Order: sequence, then C-alpha cells, then structure tokens
Amino acid sequence: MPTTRDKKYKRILLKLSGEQLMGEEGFGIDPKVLDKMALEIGQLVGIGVQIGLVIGGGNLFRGAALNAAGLDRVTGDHMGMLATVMNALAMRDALERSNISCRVMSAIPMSGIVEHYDRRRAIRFLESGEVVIFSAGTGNPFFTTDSAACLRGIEVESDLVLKATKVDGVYSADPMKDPTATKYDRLSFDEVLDKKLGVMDLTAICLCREHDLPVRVFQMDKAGALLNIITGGTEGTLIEENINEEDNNV
Ligand SMILES: Nc1ncnc2c1ncn2[C@@H]1O[C@H](COP(=O)(O)OP(=O)(O)OP(=O)(O)O)[C@@H](O)[C@H]1O
Ligand SMILES: O=c1ccn([C@@H]2O[C@H](COP(=O)(O)O)[C@@H](O)[C@H]2O)c(=O)[nH]1
Repeated sequence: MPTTRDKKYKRILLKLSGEQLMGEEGFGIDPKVLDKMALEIGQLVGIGVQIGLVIGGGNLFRGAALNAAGLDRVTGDHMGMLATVMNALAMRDALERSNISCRVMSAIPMSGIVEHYDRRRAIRFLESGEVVIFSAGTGNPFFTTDSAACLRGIEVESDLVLKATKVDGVYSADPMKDPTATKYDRLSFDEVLDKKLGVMDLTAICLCREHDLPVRVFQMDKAGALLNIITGGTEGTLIEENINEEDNNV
C-alpha cells in the first residue's frame, strides 16, 4: 500500500471529463461513476496529495452544440459553465459521502450555492488537505474546461495537470474514429500543437507550454491508474516542454 513518502507529486490539478459522469446513460450524472471517482481521489488524499479538480460539462451542455442547434453561442457557453457547477456539486456530494473534505469554488459569483473563486483561499484549502473543485470554467465564453484546468493549475502552482479521459493517452489521430491511430508515450507541447492532436484544446496546451506545466493524459476508467501516476508510474501520455524525439514511441 503506497504511503505519503511514495508520492511523486505534491499538488495536482485533475481534469475530469463531464461526459464520463453520465456512465451508460446518454445524459446527466450516474452516481455510481461519481462514487468510483471519489474512491480513486480518496486514495490520493490518503497519501497527502493536494488536489484541485476541474470537471467538464459535456454530459449536460456544450456551448458549441447548443449554438449548432440554434441558440446564441454566448448563452450556450453560459449554460455550459453552469453545467460544470452542477457536476461540481454532485462530485462534492460524492466526496463528502466518502468522508473527503471538499470545497466548490465558482468563477461566476453564485452566492448561497458555492463560494466565489479566490486564488489565495484556494491555496489555503489545498494546503489544509481539502479537495478544491474549480467550477464554471474560466467564467468566460469561448473557452473550455481544459483551458480552465490549465489556468487554475498554473494559478495554484500545481506540479502536474492530469487529464482523465475516455481514451488511454494521446494518439496520432482520434482513436475513437481511427482504429489505426498509434499512441504516444511522451510528446512535447510543440509536437501537440504542430500535429494538431485534438485530445485537448490548443489554448490549454499553449498555456501549459508558456508556464512549463506538464500534462498527463490517461484513462480514468482504469482502476488504480491515478494512484499509479502519482507514485511514479507511466500511464497514458506525458506532454512536457522538452523531450527527445526518440523518446516517444510512434
Ligand atoms: N489525437 C487524439 N488522441 C487522443 N484522443 C483524441 C485525439 N483527438 C481527439 N481525441 C478525442 O478527445 C477526447 C478527449 O476529450 P474528453 O472526452 O475528455 O472531453 P472533454 O471535451 O475534455 O470533456 P467533456 O466531456 O467534459 O466535454 C477523447 O475521448 C478522444 O476521442
Ligand atoms: O471557460 C469556459 C469553460 C467552459 N465553457 C462552456 O462550458 C461547456 C462545457 O465545458 P467542456 O470543456 O466542453 O466540458 C463548454 O463547451 C463551453 O460551452 C465556457 O464557455 N468557458
């Protein structure tokens, strides 16, 4: 069983896909998925990892999809950001049921429901061992929660951004669409940008490159993967500043 001393990272920013929260359903939140995620997060809290969380909204609303259906884009983005607050409340509920202390902060003031984002307070909560969920994205339309995750990760000085997703890393093409796509073990930020690898939005990648914050993309469904990464294992794909071209496996 890993202990406090086995952890490689002290503070992480974990980005969870909203789409994954719906489990087998086509829309909404499956409490069983939340409980499973809470269990995995609890293992990290148990060895003293400080965790900031950002949860997407793709299980409920995405501005671009609403716009394609005829809504005003900014209104759609506002709905998407509100969706992330709902996901955050559901995740807080699951974490607290597992006896994990948790705070939800929102980029959009929402008095009486969640507290407004404040960087210094967030860092204090993280230092005291509480999980902090950063909700409502960046608070601005035309962004995504990938960018919000990288932004908050930089602001609270996390050591790593972990993007938990459906696929088990970054591929040469979207593996859900192209079965011949091959997986990378490591990539530089420039390679992700040059090859336009679509696993994460490019604004998020640029932010991390600018601030030298590594990103690891991994599969959330794989039990124990999160703990394995934190204790130095090599799940998924690591994206960082400078890598030797020969180090990646494609
Ligand atoms: N080159 C690539 N390598 C890996 N995945 C890719 C690539 N290009 C596109 N993808 C797709 O990107 C998706 C990752 O995004 P994810 O589902 O985590 O959603 P999100 O938009 O970040 O979150 P949400 O579901 O909350 O909107 C993968 O499921 C995968 O199908
Ligand atoms: O900073 C942000 C973050 C998100 N949005 C809107 O919310 C949805 C849901 O987020 P995903 O990252 O797609 O899961 C997104 O599609 C945007 O519409 C935003 O406007 N600003």
